[in-house]
Amino acid sequence: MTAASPSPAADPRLVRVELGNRAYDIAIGPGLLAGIGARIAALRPGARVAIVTDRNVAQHHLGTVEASLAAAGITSSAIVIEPGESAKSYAGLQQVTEGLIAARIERRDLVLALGGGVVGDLAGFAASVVRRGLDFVQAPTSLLAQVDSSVGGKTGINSPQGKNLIGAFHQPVLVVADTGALDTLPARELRAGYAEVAKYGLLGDAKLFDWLEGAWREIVTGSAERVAAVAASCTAKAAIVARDETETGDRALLNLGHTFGHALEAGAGYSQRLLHGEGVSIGMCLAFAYSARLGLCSGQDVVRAQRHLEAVGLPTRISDVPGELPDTDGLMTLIAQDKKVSRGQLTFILTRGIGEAFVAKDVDAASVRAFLEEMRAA
Ligand SMILES: NC(=O)c1ccc[n+]([C@@H]2O[C@H](COP(=O)([O-])OP(=O)(O)OC[C@H]3O[C@@H](n4cnc5c(N)ncnc54)[C@H](O)[C@@H]3O)[C@@H](O)[C@H]2O)c1
Ligand SMILES: O=C(O)C(=O)C[C@@H](O)[C@H](O)[C@H](O)COP(=O)(O)O
Ligand SMILES: [Zn+2]
Repeated sequence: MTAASPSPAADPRLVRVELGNRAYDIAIGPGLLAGIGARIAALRPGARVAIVTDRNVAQHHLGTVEASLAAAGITSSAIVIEPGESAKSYAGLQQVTEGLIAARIERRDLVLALGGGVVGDLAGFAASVVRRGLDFVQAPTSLLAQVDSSVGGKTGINSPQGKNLIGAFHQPVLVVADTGALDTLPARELRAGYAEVAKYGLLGDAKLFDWLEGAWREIVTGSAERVAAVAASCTAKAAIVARDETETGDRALLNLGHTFGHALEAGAGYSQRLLHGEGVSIGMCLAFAYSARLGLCSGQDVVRAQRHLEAVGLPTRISDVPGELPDTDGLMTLIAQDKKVSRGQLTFILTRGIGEAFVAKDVDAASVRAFLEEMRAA
């Protein structure tokens, strides 16, 4: 990875998501939002653009995007939602869908999701249903969105009964990841996004994980390593999505840490108490520890994964979540709603070590319950 680290250059890195006639590019590099208008004009001449963003992102980046669209001769309008996970709700969906309809966005126009994973998931889902399907562009502005949520077409909102339970697969037609936009992202959000970067190493690429152990500071503080980490993450995700777009098999590997993490997020009320990436960090540590419990993975790898995430400043234990959580049965009820459940049986992403995750079906719920009960006290 060290040799592959690029220096920030005017030319963006390009990663292609190979999905036949729905293939698209991910452009990665600093300063790309200033040129997004020209890219969209070239992709879809004559289209109008409805920008969906949140109040925080609007404050820092909406002006740049509006100016770029105007300079390219594109008419745009903006729908600004409240920041935070609670916007991925029925009410948030109503605000965006009604906003798109009121703006008379037509089928040949475009929705532009400018923001983190919340904006991307919500705007993408709204695009998938308004007028039975509008195309959309992802302009991810958080680290998490640049390395994960803007790619692969999972869109949706949360239910009180579980995370992302209402949604659709709807691929973007273009992703523009301006790594310079991350300079305005709060440090806690950067760290949370980093959990999904570490995920790619932990699930399938031990060499990437080795590199991350040395390079994480530069990735978090922002330098050439950051562009390299975004590109490596998108390359890893694009390959998995291309071979299993709708998660009938391998794509579930991207869910490492998420069965536990999503239950904790829902248990914390989708609030600032636990960000998605933080839940994933705790969930990945639990998935490694549970794998070791089953004799699948060495204790050394459990410690190595946990130490790395702790070094970055991420939570790694259930007890790191501030405030009350549901009891163990309550968490098991949330886990039972996981989308990977099949014929009532739990599916977990377990591991044989760093970079060796696999999909485990028919996991014994009683053993997970006993493990969780113990981990709550750890
Ligand atoms: N669809 C997928 O494949 C996928 C993958 C991973 C995560 N997700 C979802 O993504 C969501 C989490 O995304 P997130 O971590 O980006 O959270 P987020 O969208 O809430 O953004 C994090 C915070 O940072 C702010 N922000 C974003 N970009 C900023 C910038 N450049 N400058 C200043 N502030 C900025 C936002 O306003 C928000 O307050 C969760 O809902 C998760 O379920 C989806
Ligand atoms: O793209 C995927 O596939 C993922 O699982 C990526 C995850 O990081 C992401 O959080 C995703 O939204 C989780 O999907 P879900 O199907 O478990 O809701
Ligand atoms: Zn995730």
